[in-house]
Amino acid sequence: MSATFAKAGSWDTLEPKLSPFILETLATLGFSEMTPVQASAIPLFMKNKDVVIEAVTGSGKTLSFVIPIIEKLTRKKRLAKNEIGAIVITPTRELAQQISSVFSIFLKDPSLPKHALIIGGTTTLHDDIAEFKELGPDILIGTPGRLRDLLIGKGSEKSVVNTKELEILVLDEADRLLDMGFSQTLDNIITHLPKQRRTGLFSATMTDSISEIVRVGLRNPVKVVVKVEDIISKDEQRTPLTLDIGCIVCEPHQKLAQLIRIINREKTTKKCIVYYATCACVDYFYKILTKLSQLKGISIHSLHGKMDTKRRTATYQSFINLPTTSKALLLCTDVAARGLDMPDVDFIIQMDPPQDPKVFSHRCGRTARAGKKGKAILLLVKGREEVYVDFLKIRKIPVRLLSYILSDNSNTIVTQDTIDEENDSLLKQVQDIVLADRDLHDKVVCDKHLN
Ligand SMILES: Nc1ncnc2c1ncn2[C@@H]1O[C@H](COP(=O)(O)OP(=O)(O)OP(=O)(O)O)[C@@H](O)[C@H]1O
Repeated sequence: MSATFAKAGSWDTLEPKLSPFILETLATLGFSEMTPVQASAIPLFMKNKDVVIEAVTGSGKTLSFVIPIIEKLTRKKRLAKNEIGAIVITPTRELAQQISSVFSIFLKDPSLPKHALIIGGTTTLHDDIAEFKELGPDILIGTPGRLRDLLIGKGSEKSVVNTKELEILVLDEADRLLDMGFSQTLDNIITHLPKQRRTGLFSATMTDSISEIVRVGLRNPVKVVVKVEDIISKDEQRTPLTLDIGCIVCEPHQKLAQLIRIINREKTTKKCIVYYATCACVDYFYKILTKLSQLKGISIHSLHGKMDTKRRTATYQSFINLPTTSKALLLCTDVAARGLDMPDVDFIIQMDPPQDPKVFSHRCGRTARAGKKGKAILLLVKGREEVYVDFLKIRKIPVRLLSYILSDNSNTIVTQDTIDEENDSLLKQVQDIVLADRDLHDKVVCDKHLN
């Protein structure tokens, strides 16, 4: 995959200058230049401005706050063991884990600030407090509920965290945090923190819903919108230029056949993410797809919010750590739509349009990251296609309506008859799988894709 990342100057042009250990780490990562969002956000943060940053998926927002946090805390006097200097809040555990691993790359030397992951799930609040006391982290990265409990205390568990030296608060995927109903929890956290701090909100899709958090949590923020412009049409767009988005229109009962066709015909595809609307759909289709002869040899994984945390982490880790040579599918809900930076994902399939239109660009944005190429396909039910495509275009998301000749590397024209034949044989297999599995048989879910 070729990378055509927009570059915005070398790191050593930043003022104030970055510490040598940060520059060395960036060089080790092979990041010779900043991305536009990094070139805009880092100096603002370093000059003590509050920021609201909106930039397309995969444009490098994470380092736009990770670097200023590390830089600021390294320059500061050493914090006491119970004091913290920065907090990063994310809507999901996976995203918090990912951000924590980015901090780990920079903070290897024991003399540097320490960071801790506060996400609950596998640990109790009591465990987190004990770990905090032992490690004395300077940076906390976590999800809202457990972070609030650790910072403020809950029931008989009293907080041991001193926030008076806090320098930076970051809300990553800020609009999602609010959409998920964390507004009260965030208010509790914000009012508990010192006013003399810098706050940054980051997302690829800012909405009006963030205005309340801006009002209570930020002071004269600088808003930065990093735009992407198509070089040929000069049109502004809200998705990466390297992302090719298509849409296939079919009957509900043809969706499964379409999915198999896309997966099998896209010979170059390595890792593909398939989005479903509900956790039940993911479970159901995981059972079906893992047994279909057409997908033999493809490593299939599933991820959704109703899985227990251990399984969720294990699935996620095994998907991202797969060797680049394997072809793999991740079936998931929107729990994996935002922020996750999964290497080598080059194809996204959306079995249904998301309920929240903003999610569309986040789902697609799991591919075509950092200037690499990627494809995304949405399956739409006949009759709604034009409205939906117009709707995306209004939101500056360029979509092509694809015909059945879809991505056919062998250049064979796929006709309606071929589709019907493939579909019949598939449905027969699905019926057999369902009949042989009592569990599946009892669950008449997701049948809109099958009947
Ligand atoms: N300056 C750089 N040069 C090259 N690659 C970079 C640079 N900065 C970040 N990257 C890489 O780009 C990818 C996307 O970065 P990141 O995850 O921060 O995107 P994002 O803007 O937060 O996306 P999303 O909106 O989906 O959360 C990562 O793999 C990251 O390592």
